Amino acid sequence: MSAEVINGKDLSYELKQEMKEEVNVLKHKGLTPHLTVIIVGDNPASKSYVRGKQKASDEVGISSDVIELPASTSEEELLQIITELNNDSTVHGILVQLPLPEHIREESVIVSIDPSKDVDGFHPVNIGRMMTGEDTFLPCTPAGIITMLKSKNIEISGKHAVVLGRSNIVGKPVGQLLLNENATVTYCHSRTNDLKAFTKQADILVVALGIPEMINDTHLKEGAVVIDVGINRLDDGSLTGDVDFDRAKEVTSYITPVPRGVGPMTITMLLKNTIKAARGLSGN
Ligand SMILES: NC(=O)C1=CN([C@@H]2O[C@H](COP(=O)(O)OP(=O)(O)OC[C@H]3O[C@@H](n4cnc5c(N)ncnc54)[C@H](OP(=O)(O)O)[C@@H]3O)[C@@H](O)[C@H]2O)C=CC1
Ligand SMILES: Nc1nc(=O)c2c([nH]1)NC[C@@H]1CN(c3ccc(C(=O)N[C@@H](CCC(=O)O)C(=O)O)cc3)C=[N+]21
Repeated sequence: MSAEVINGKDLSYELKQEMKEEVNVLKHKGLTPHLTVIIVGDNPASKSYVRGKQKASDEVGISSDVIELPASTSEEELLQIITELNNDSTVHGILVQLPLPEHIREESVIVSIDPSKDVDGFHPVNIGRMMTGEDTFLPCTPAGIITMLKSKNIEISGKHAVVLGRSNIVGKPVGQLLLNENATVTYCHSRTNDLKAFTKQADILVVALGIPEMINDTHLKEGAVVIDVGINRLDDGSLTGDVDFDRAKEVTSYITPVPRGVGPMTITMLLKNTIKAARGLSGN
């Protein structure tokens, strides 16, 4: 089988063209969507992602700013800044780049963000809404994955979707969104016995482990759809996914590459959420 590659960069480009027009309409009404990103400490990967988010915002006409805080910032100081942004009506979306330094509790920061400005979709209120299938900010990486599947008219309903990984930002919510689309969902994680017994059954396999090229053709059923979420920086500076692309593509029907796969879609969904936040959750 020769696989069709789902290029997230190309799909992002198309979606950004549409969003640019939506933003223009809002601007004519006197409303410029604004995203504020907070970054604590100087993790080079985080800085590079934040630059990517700013560049993409610029491309569609969303205004953005970045608040850079030293790694020594206390949790209290960070919460104070978030409170100010919650109260600032010119700020529509707030994103706190993860991971945070160890002395700051991620959960306290996430719950402090006004759910109506939570463009990451990480606030428990928005997670609850996602679970019940209400309209809300969907977490960006999972929403990007569903958008990629739909862009190729890949059937989700009735399919067996196997998710490798159960983090709060990727694994758990992508399984929930696949369930909302009527897939039968299995989660695997580090305590799963006999991983291959599950991956072999997958019609749709989402891999979010953080282990370079752990999954290959021997894990897959012929014709499977493989979504590689992993972003692993190798010693030579190159990026690779959690899937051995060259081997896997010999058996898959569709596969996403790394780079230019899920990563760009994550950013594009953030832009979508920011426009939604500017309009107000109920939409107008
Ligand atoms: N493309 C994008 O936009 C994004 C990419 N990423 C990338 O996706 C990957 C996953 O990210 P994230 O979810 O945050 O990572 P986490 O480290 O939070 O979660 C990894 C998951 O993989 C599971 N796992 C680890 N080792 C094994 C194993 N040997 N067998 C089975 N399961 C295992 C863990 O299980 P357990 O729960 O038991 O520990 C955990 O659930 C990373 O490479 C990250 O960089 C992340 C966010 C966005
Ligand atoms: N609050 C928060 N929200 C996030 O959404 C968030 C986060 N914290 N912390 C880190 C992860 C990771 N993440 C990525 C975004 C874009 C690419 C991306 O664009 N990747 C490009 C390559 C970029 C490069 O070359 O470095 C690609 O795959 O083609 C990757 C990863 C968002 N995350």
